Amino acid sequence: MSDLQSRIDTLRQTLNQHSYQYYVLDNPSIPDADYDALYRELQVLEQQHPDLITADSPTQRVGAAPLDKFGQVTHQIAMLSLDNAFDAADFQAFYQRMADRLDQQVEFSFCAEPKLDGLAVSIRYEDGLLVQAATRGDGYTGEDITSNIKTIRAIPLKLQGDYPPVLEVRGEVFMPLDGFEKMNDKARLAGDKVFANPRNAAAGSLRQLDPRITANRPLSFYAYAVGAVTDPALLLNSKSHYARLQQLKSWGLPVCPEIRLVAGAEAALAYHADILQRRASLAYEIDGVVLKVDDLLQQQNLGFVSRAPRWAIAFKFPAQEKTTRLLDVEFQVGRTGSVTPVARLEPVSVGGVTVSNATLHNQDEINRLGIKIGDNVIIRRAGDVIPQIVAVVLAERPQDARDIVFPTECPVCGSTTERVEGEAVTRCTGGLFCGAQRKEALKHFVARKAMDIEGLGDKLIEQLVDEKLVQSPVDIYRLDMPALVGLERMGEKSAMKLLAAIEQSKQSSLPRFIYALGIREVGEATALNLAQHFRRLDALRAASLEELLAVADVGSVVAGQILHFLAESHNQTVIDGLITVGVQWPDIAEKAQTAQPLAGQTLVLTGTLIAMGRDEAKEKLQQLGAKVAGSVSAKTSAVIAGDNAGSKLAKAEELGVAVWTEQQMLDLFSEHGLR
Ligand SMILES: NC(=O)c1ccc[n+]([C@@H]2O[C@H](COP(=O)([O-])OP(=O)(O)OC[C@H]3O[C@@H](n4cnc5c(N)ncnc54)[C@H](O)[C@@H]3O)[C@@H](O)[C@H]2O)c1
Ligand SMILES: [Zn+2]
Repeated sequence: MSDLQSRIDTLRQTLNQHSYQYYVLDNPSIPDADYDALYRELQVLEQQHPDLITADSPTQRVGAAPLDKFGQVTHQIAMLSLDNAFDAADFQAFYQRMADRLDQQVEFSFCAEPKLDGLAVSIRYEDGLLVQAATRGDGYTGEDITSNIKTIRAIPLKLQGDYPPVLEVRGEVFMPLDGFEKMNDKARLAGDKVFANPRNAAAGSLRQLDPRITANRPLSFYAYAVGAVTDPALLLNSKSHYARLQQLKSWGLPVCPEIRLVAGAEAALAYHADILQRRASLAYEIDGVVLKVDDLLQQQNLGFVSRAPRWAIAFKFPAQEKTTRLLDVEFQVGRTGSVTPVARLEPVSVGGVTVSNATLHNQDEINRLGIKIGDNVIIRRAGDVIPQIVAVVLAERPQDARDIVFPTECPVCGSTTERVEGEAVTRCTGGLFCGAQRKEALKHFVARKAMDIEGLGDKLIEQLVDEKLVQSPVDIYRLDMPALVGLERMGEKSAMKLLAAIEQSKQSSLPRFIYALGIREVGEATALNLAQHFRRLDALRAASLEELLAVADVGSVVAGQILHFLAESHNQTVIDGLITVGVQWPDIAEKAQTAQPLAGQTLVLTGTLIAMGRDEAKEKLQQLGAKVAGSVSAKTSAVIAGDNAGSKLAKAEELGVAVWTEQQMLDLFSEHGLR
């Protein structure tokens, strides 16, 4: 066998294998761009040696035979594929071929349509009712997917208006991008199959034996052609493909709103450029535009080759999926301490942009992909979404591929990293100390419900950290006039005010202080419980797991976070530092623990309080054992109504819930030494 014949054989075999993966299993093993390149190579070889073309060559056929598990539908009119153009020259050649063939120098008008990336279906209406739907299959026989198609809301079960007795509509079933992302996110969490791209998701969702599965998938549909029709005269007297689509629309079928009628090659190229530029802002994925000669008579005269019409071309966009190699994995620490694996890739151009990094999300994603360093991977970059690794080409795994190992220490601050049971993320436990988390931790530290430093807003924190004036919360208490007035937009007066606020914040409370530390899982309520239980910070710092578990509302996750936090010596240094600079709080009286006159009661604060802010009132009510809720229900024990109380008060009266005045609340506080 000649080298040429053997290359052709190899190409056909490879292409058939990939087609099977793609069309039958909805699970491609290589990116479309790679497939297209092999296909192109075969096409060129066959063009140069037409004697070697065989009827079963992938270049002569459409799709793949239908799966046996579905009923079969014979298409009355074949459902063909489209020839491709990859650049303007390809398109010009297509244009010229048509002009030559028709031997006329007229300008062609095109119906210009986005090339939706989904799968083609044919839907048959009889007397206006949807009676059958099929996939393209091999172009002649498709799979019966009638029940599945009926679950797609965009597809009318009944036509409107003056429709013909029999009408076959052709169009694309696709999965809009937001639905696709949401579905994959959900699948990732549940450990279910994640689809590589919206096309596979659409095909995999539609080709289900159980239509209830299809019904739960976010599928949509646009019509773009007419198949068999009983009374073609009803399809307008017009001889325009574009006009036909308008007519389909009038019968209630959805047609893509981006479709335009354009005159001449130049306008067709401009349409391609325009849609390409807006590709990322469309709600669905497209892989090019389809340019169809609009005049139906010209279409008829041009006719078909074996697998595609001569009068249409798919002018493809740059591919959004490519193969490349995973060179290494680095770990980035986010503002909340999450440690994210970032893939370093051999740079590759995807959709016109060079991609050298992609996110790997977390350990679960790495397990799911079964990915190793050194692997050949398929990456996808669609729109503005960060590049993703969608699959590993296992067949090409090198001998020396290495496992990806999560660091046990934070790459930024060296603190231990930890993956909480049941959570996907691995986190740095450095908290206040970790440079990556510094700004967020400081914003939390100064917040109203924490140390409550007025005038120290997010912008100022960022400025202070960027200027290296503040690294840890302790540094806040070391700020002075010279440092502050040196800052942009900071006058002497506001600097003085800020210093006063910082000074004032030193008089804190133990619950606030514990909350301010920003221990994961320790919110306001938990901080309060901890403070009341241990009463002294030292006791909390020395607490064992058992002692922590004895605190109300503290389970093993929370206890674990507290122990982790306290086990880091630099967190201890921060706490000591804060005490050294003078942060303090009154002792929590023993009776606060015993005297809980409001235990078991749920209270709701409403209206404006005069004597104190709502947060302070809430904190005190909680100290007395109450739960403070945000809305009134039959379970509410009492509503405390300040000035101008509105709907909550009305609701309380309606439900017969007790109403207290602010003064009654203040009296209660005084009685228990809280004022
Ligand atoms: N990755 C792989 O392993 C693999 C294997 C086989 C095929 N493929 C890919 O499949 C494609 C070739 O397959 P093909 O023959 O199914 O079709 P095609 O995608 O090249 O073109 C025809 C199809 O385009 C679709 N289409 C979208 N919008 C349309 C519109 N407005 N008007 C008409 N048709 C529209 C229809 O589904 C139609 O069947 C290539 O892109 C190839 O890369 C990939
Ligand atoms: Zn860290």
